[in-house]
Amino acid sequence: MASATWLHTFSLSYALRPPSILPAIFHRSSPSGRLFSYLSGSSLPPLGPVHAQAKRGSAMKDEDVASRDNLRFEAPLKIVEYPDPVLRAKNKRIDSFDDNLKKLADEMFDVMYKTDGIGLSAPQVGINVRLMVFNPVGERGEGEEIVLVNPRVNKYSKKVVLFNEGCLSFPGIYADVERPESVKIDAQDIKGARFSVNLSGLPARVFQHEYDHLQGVLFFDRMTDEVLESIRAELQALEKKYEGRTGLASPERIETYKRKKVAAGFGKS
Ligand SMILES: CSCC[C@H](NC=O)C(=O)N[C@@H](C)C(=O)N[C@@H](CO)C(=O)O
Ligand SMILES: [Fe+2]
Repeated sequence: MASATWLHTFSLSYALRPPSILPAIFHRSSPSGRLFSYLSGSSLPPLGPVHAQAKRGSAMKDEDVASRDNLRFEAPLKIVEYPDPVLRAKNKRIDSFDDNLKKLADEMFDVMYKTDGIGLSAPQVGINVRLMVFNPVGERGEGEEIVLVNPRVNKYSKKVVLFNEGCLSFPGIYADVERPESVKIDAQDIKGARFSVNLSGLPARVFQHEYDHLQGVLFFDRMTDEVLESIRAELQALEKKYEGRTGLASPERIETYKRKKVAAGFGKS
């Protein structure tokens, strides 16, 4: 995995590179070929209701930092499916940049590739910490493996684009989601080094999808009512599957789904 070295170089030099360089990385084949159709130039009106922005400048509390226990995992990791409450739980900041963290990121790449993913967040493998991995090419040994720890969004573009998104926690479900075309982010790499980077196109899409997971936001939270209706039966089937497997009532139901009032759209977070 080349992520740490790559990220460090990337963070220092990206601002000096022409903006086309990152998209060029992703003009390679993807497992489905679907990703070639990534739209980058929509002038569609804003569609989705949105919410859950991180609070900026709030004092950091001890309980917001992940403990050793919070970072404990067993390999191989398994993908957690909707409506498991772990997907809505608070994700803690990471302040131990040790071998365990590196192993966790490696295991996340393993399960991401095995399940045909292009990105994965820690809560999706049952670990409620602020860690994501992605490789928009989705093939081991191709593209770039990116690990982001404690990412924050500094700026969203005004321009938004639509994309038919899928989520590993909602197997087989795809639907249109509108998101800003580009984002400026601050994050730490696997060794804890801080950096800033601008992402656009597919990398920006995958980043935002995973960043939402770190905020407890799921892709259907950002769908229009019409789009949501088109996948309602599939969401209900997942809720039924969860109830059958756990013997518990589904912690959320699309039938009684209410968008959160804190909806704030994309903005500074
Ligand atoms: C477009 S952002 C999707 C990120 C997502 N990560 C975690 O849930 C993800 O990897 N979803 C997969 C279903 C996905 O998009 N896979 C690709 C490659 O197979 C696809 O085109 O379906
Ligand atoms: Fe997802």
